[in-house]
Formats: sequence, structure tokens, C-alpha cells
Amino acid sequence: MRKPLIAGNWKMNLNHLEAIALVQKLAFALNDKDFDKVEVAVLPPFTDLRSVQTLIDGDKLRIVYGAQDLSPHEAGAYTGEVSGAMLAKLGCTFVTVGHSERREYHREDDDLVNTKVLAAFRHSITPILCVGEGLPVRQAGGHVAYSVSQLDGALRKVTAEQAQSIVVAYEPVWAIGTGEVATPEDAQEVCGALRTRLAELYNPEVAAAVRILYGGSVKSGNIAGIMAQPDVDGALVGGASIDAGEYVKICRLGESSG
Ligand SMILES: O=C(CO)COP(=O)(O)O
Repeated sequence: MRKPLIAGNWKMNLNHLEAIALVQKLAFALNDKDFDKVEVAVLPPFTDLRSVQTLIDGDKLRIVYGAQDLSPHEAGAYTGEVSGAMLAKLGCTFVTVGHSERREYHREDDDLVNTKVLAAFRHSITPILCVGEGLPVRQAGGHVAYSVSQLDGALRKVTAEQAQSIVVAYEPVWAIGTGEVATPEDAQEVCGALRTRLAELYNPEVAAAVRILYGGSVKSGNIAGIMAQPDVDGALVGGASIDAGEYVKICRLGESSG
């Protein structure tokens, strides 16, 4: 049985003081003890992680956290990079890898994404592997093949044991930050195909264990329909995750529709 996951990708928003304020608001709303049917995560910028860790650990909050990227390297002369070991030391549960904004603005390709997935596993951090097509690919009808090939590329040398703990996020680029959300059927089509591919690459047990999220303009008004789909196990939320009231609503709806 897959526990639904709602993860908030803050992107490059909120300094560490603003991060503390947001987590305090979320904690107040989400910390009642009935709220245990969904896992709630926040993914702040690197500079906020220590503050978020201190708050969550200190108050034993029911929120987990992670980073938005990591280096494929272990340590050394890699100016500007942050290693998996550093993130593990900060108690990160998750790290997003292969987000379309990294693929587009930092030219990350499937090979680099693959080395980052492997780096996350070396430090027992769960990768949230992002895949998804742009508008021209969608219009040409190639969205399933494109997303599946990104999955294949990212999972090279990943064992079945590792793969069963991964989180995959289907984020069609045309739906990110545009207000144009995929229909529940669009989300199911690709998430279902990704699960089928996991069964082919590994085995049915791995496919059944992996949580597959949808991301792209998720709001409280559209989450329920998307999460009602059999192969959608939660959401990777961008803009709406830095609005405490809206994110709490999304998490509550995720809990009841998961
Ligand atoms: O990129 C996303 C999450 O990783 C989605 O962003 P939005 O929810 O702002 O469309």
C-alpha cells in the first residue's frame, strides 16, 4: 500500500527566516494526530535547510524535508556544489533530481541525472526523479515515450532494491507555473505508463511499491481529481506550496483522496 506524498518544491523562494515562518504555519495546521494518511514534505533552497531541520527536529513535527538538487560528486574542488553527504548530515529525506528547470537552465541531461540519482542512493536519500515532456512533444503525441525514456536514462545501474524506494514525479513542462494543469486522464496516462515501465525494468513488486506523483499547476481546486487516479500517488507542488493556507488545503485533500 503506497502512502500518498505531497511535496512542496519551493524553488528559489524564501530566505531562511521566511522558511521558518512558513514551516511554523504548516506545523500548526498539520500537526494534529489524525493527520497521518499522507506524507508531507517541503523542499526548500539549500540555505534554508538548517533552519528547517532545527524547527522540525526540535518540535518533532510531522513534516519531512529535502533539497532540490545535489552534486553527483562526493567532495572536493567543485565550487558551488552541495554533496549528498552534506544533505544526509542535515537529515534530508528527499532530493529532487532532474527537474525540468535544471534540465533546461543548467543543461542537465539523462546521464547527469542518472549520476545524481546514484549519488542520492549512496547517501540513503530518496530521489524524487522528475520527468515530463515539453509542449512540442505533447502536441506531436510523443509524451509517453519521452517520459519513459527519461525514466530509463535516470535508472541506469539502479538496483531493484534501490528502485523500489524511489519517487517519480511526472511534471509536464507545459503545465509548470502556467496555470494549465494536465487533466486527471493525462496524468494517469503517463503515470500508468511509467509504472508499467518499472515492472519491465525490474519486476511487478518494484512497480507496485514506487510512488508516482503528478506536478504542474497543482492547487486545492484540482488535486482531488488528479489523486483519484489509480497510478497517481501524490503531488509535487510548486507555487502553491509557499502559500501556507493553500498548501495545507492541498495536503488535507491529498489525505482524503489518496
Ligand atoms: O515544478 C513544479 C514542482 O516541481 C510545479 O510548479 P507549479 O506548481 O508552480 O506549476
